[in-house]
Order: sequence, then structure tokens, then C-alpha cells
Amino acid sequence: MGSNGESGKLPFIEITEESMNPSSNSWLPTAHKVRRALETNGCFLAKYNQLCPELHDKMFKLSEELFQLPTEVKLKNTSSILGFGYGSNFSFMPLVEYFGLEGGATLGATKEFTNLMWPSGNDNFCDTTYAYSKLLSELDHGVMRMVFGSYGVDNKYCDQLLNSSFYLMRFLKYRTPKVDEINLGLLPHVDKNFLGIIDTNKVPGLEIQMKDGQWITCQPSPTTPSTFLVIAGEPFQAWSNGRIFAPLHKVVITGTEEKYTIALFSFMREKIKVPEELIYHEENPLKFKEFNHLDFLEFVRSGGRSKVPRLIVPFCGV
Ligand SMILES: O=C(O)CCC(=O)C(=O)O
Ligand SMILES: [Fe+2]
Repeated sequence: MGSNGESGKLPFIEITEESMNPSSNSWLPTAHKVRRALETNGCFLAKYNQLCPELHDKMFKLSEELFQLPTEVKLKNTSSILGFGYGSNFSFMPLVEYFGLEGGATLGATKEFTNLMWPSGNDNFCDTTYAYSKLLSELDHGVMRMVFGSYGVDNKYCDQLLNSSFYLMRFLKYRTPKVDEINLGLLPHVDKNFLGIIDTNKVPGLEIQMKDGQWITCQPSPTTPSTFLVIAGEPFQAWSNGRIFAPLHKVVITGTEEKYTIALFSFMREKIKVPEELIYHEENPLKFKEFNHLDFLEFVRSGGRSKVPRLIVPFCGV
């Protein structure tokens, strides 16, 4: 994904191996940029060369193979958590179809998913998916460490939270609309994960609403490979006492080509609690009570709330 046209508005930040190392000179300046971007609009484009274009291409080819499996096989991908398994044929957004690899970026869960989809094995899918998701998870954790560090939050607290994280790797495919069919790929929503890393094939369609209300298109650019969208979800907003913005976004399919997306979403097992460093009792009092991330997902699922875009304030706002 890259920037051009309207998506020029998204900051573009280079995250190198060196700048991900907290003892390097470039770490803190990069951390401040990352934090400012997430506070301003809740997302930015990360140029991350550790994940090379060859691995990206290989992963997207395998994703096409995954979507070619028979429906009865696809339906075996289930989960007790809303949106974590296989989904398709939604009347309100008919173009999208997706799989969820729960426990993404771990070899065990990747093997389990592969064996469920290909009972006779598919080592190429398993090895590539694991290598790819591992690199994306390092970017995800690297970005979180930067935000925590930029706020001056105690490292111990940061480690405790990050060590409790787990991932959902989601594979999405959007077919093109038939005549007279709506072109909405994904309803406008705000993510319920902590942080997300999004990769796409060359087909555009992701639109994000900036804090000022303007919608921008996130345009994949052939001239900037190894570029990924980093996007904050509502739990990160609560953790930061409201300083990180979690943007509304949707997918609209206008062209004649199918869009494929691969996303890695992080979730926390440890309670999410605003760090002391982010509460100034007079001017910036506590705005969110501590909460359990999985309880938040259950709150979203229950009571017919799943189409309400913003739910963190009703869930744990003070
Ligand atoms: O396909 C995309 O670009 C967006 C996916 C997304 O927003 C999601 O899965 O929450
Ligand atoms: Fe999303």
C-alpha cells in the first residue's frame, strides 16, 4: 500500500530494523512521529522493508488459493468470537468473504488452520503464512512500543501488556459487484482490536475518515512496495485515555478487479488500563475504566450492537 492522490494526507513513516531498536538514536524521533500520526488520524502508512515484496506476492497468491477451496471446507473455519472465523454472504455487504486465523503469528495455530483447510497438508501455505505473520507481528509490537515509549510509559507495564497479546490474522476477498448490486465491501466500522496492520493487493477500495470528518482513499502504490497501513482500534483509544484516535473506515469496490486484503489484528489478554503517565488529574482526568478486551468483544457481539460503530465509551467510559 502506498500513498498518492488523496491518501497523500496519510503520514508515511519508515520503520527500519534500526528504528525499531529502542537503544538506537532513531528510535525516539520515529516513536514521536508514530504517536503523533496515531493521535492525529489513527493511522499511517509504514514503509517496512523487513517484509520484502517477494514474500508479499507469495502470500497473496496463496490467499487466492485459500479462497478457491470448496465452501464446505471454508465453513470449517469457525470461532466462538464474532468475526474470528469464516464469513460470507452478508446481505448488507455481499461482496466480502473472509477467513480468520485465530492465534495468528504462532506456528501451532498456523499449522492447525492449514490442516483444517488442507487435511493432506500444505507446507508452502503454512511456512509462508507463519513467516509473513511473524514479520507483521514484529511491526505491530514495534509500533506499540514506540507509542508507549513516546508517552514515557514504564517499560515493565509495556512488556506485561505486550506479552499478553494474541493475534487474529484475517484473509479478505472482495468480489466485484453485479449490475444493480451495492458496491459496499465492508460497512463503516471502527476496529475492536488494539492495533491492526493491513496489506492489500493492488486494488484500491479502503476509505478512512480522518478526525476532521474528511474521507480519504488508501491507494496501493506499485512504486512503494513493503508499505502497510497501521490503524488503531477502540481499545488503543481507551488505553491512551482518549489520545489515540480510532478511525471509522469502510471498503468500497468500484473497479472490475477483485480486492484481496490480509490483516493482522492484535488483542490483549491482560486487563487494559490507562497508564498513570497519561492521567493528569486536573486537566486530563481518567476517561476510561480498566477493562478486559475479550469482555469488550462480547459486549460488541451481544445486544445487537455489532453494527454500532463506536462502542468503547458505552462499554468502559467514565
Ligand atoms: O480490507 C480492508 O482494507 C479493510 C479490512 C478491515 O477494515 C477489517 O477487517 O476490519
Ligand atoms: Fe477494519
